Amino acid sequence: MRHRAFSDNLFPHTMSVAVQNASHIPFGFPAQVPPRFAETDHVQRCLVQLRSKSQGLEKYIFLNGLKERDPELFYNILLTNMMEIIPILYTPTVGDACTNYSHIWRRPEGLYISIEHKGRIREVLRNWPASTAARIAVVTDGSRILGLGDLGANGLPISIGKLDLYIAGAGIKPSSTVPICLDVGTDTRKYLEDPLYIGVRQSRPKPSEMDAFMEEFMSAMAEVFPQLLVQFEDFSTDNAFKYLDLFRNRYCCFNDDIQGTGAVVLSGFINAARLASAASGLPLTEHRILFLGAGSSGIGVAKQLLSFFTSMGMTVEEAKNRIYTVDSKGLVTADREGLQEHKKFFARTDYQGPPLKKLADIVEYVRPTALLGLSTLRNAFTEDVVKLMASINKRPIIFPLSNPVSLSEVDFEDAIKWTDGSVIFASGSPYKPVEYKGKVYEAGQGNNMYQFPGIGLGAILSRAKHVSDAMVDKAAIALASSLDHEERANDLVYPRLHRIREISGQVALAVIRQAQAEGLDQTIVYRSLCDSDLLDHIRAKMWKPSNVIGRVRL
Ligand SMILES: NC(=O)C1=CN([C@@H]2O[C@H](COP(=O)(O)OP(=O)(O)OC[C@H]3O[C@@H](n4cnc5c(N)ncnc54)[C@H](OP(=O)(O)O)[C@@H]3O)[C@@H](O)[C@H]2O)C=CC1
Ligand SMILES: CC(=O)C(=O)O
Ligand SMILES: [Mg+2]
Repeated sequence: MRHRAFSDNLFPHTMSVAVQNASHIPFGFPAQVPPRFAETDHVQRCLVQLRSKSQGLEKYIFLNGLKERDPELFYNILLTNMMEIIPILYTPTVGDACTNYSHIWRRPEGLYISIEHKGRIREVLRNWPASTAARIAVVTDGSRILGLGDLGANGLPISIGKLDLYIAGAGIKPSSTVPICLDVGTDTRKYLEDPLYIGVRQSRPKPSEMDAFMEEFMSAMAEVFPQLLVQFEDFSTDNAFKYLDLFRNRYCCFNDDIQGTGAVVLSGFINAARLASAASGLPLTEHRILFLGAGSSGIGVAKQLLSFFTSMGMTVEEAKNRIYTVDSKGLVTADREGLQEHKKFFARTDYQGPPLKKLADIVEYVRPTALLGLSTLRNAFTEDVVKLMASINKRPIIFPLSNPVSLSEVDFEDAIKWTDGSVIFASGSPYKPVEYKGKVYEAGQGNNMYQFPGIGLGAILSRAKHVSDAMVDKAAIALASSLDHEERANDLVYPRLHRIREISGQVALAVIRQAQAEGLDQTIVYRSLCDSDLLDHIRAKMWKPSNVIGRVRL
């Protein structure tokens, strides 16, 4: 009965078996590959097919089909062509896949837990095959997908994309990943009115109903998936903070937008500050950091910076004093009426004038050394703002971190031009290199994809009971320290993407060591290993697709 009722939730995105699609072949007749197929390069063929598509969304659909037909070939191609493929499976193209998901949907590829399942969530989860193998779930409720707003049940591709990065970037075994979208409704009228919309056709529940749903969901997850780490992804601000606080000490979980982003931006900031200091002599602790955006990611990053500054010997007050936040109403000040809870800690108490609303005026007042954008506001870092930053700083740190690229606060080429090449730049979504006055500049990608795979791998291997703040702190420091000689010589603030597995290994090592220091680890045997042996062990644990060159699955 249970299986009949929920059988359409059963298909994991990574476990589809490649089956011959023999519409012209009589049933039961063994399909044949063409005679000389084995002499040709099938990987190359797939890449040619991929590259023949002009639109990102077509490429996404093609890769999705390839994953269904032959997962090993898909992951092989992903691992060997990360720079080309990650921007399709992840930001920016995954944003298009999400906004259009109801229209491009082809097959079940994740788990939908609907508000209509309330009271029987356990039963739905139990339908997932091999639940004891599950190690990592990325869970979204679709309420704030990238900077694209409330996409409801269309949010599933973000969970799938993040898990593909776990697989490619940290060697997590595909069969141990669980992409989940909580289908609790949407407040986006366009979707509610779309006849093809795949989610429940209702507005989002009131907070008390959502809280009860989340309680049941998390308790069912812990029961059905006894060894699972849960990554909360793209929940709207209030719920992102609320559910992290509510569950972090009860289950093994973390919030990627708050903690993963906090860690990745801290790491990039440490390396950027080193470059800025080489030009100006400014000590790390003298920076003034201005955030455009005071939501889950903005405040998450601010907290991570505060934690770092205090670890450098500053008091909490001194550290807080280096940080300024700006929201849609302007500079966030403590005297503002009705200020949301998550904004209070960093609200300024030292500004007494009339409300400061224009970013240029705020930059003039704060004179920041670093300007970070987590606002979803396209082109918010205007020419006058960027030029002002360059007039204040020899090497201004400017990180437009909003995703996808269509929401970036400033394009790379403009930032280079307006600062005459002095900018230290990292963006949430990738930018191509820019040539300016005969020199080629490379953009860093300040995206939590550099952290969550390693944090997850470390937590999974150590069988951590919880993900502590200190584990996230250590992950950020490990990433900051991971630049190699060539990357440093080229003034990069993040390592190159093709090294992501190596980086994730180092991040995982740092996470495991911190879990051990706090007694949160449950893989006691790791304690006796020295760092290099543990790193070798971590690398050996990474899943790799088999070599599929010249082979086809039937
Ligand atoms: N690079 C990375 O790794 C990551 C990037 N992000 C990106 O960051 C962006 C924000 O995410 P998140 O923090 O979760 O979103 P939120 O919705 O929680 O926060 C957005 C913030 O931006 C502010 N804002 C919106 N419009 C304006 C405006 N016109 N002027 C000034 N401030 C404005 C909002 O103000 P108010 O509070 O007044 O509404 C809010 O404080 C997204 O694009 C997301 O993709 C997120 C996580 C990771
Ligand atoms: C990168 C990411 O997590 C976001 O933009 O929400
Ligand atoms: Mg996110």
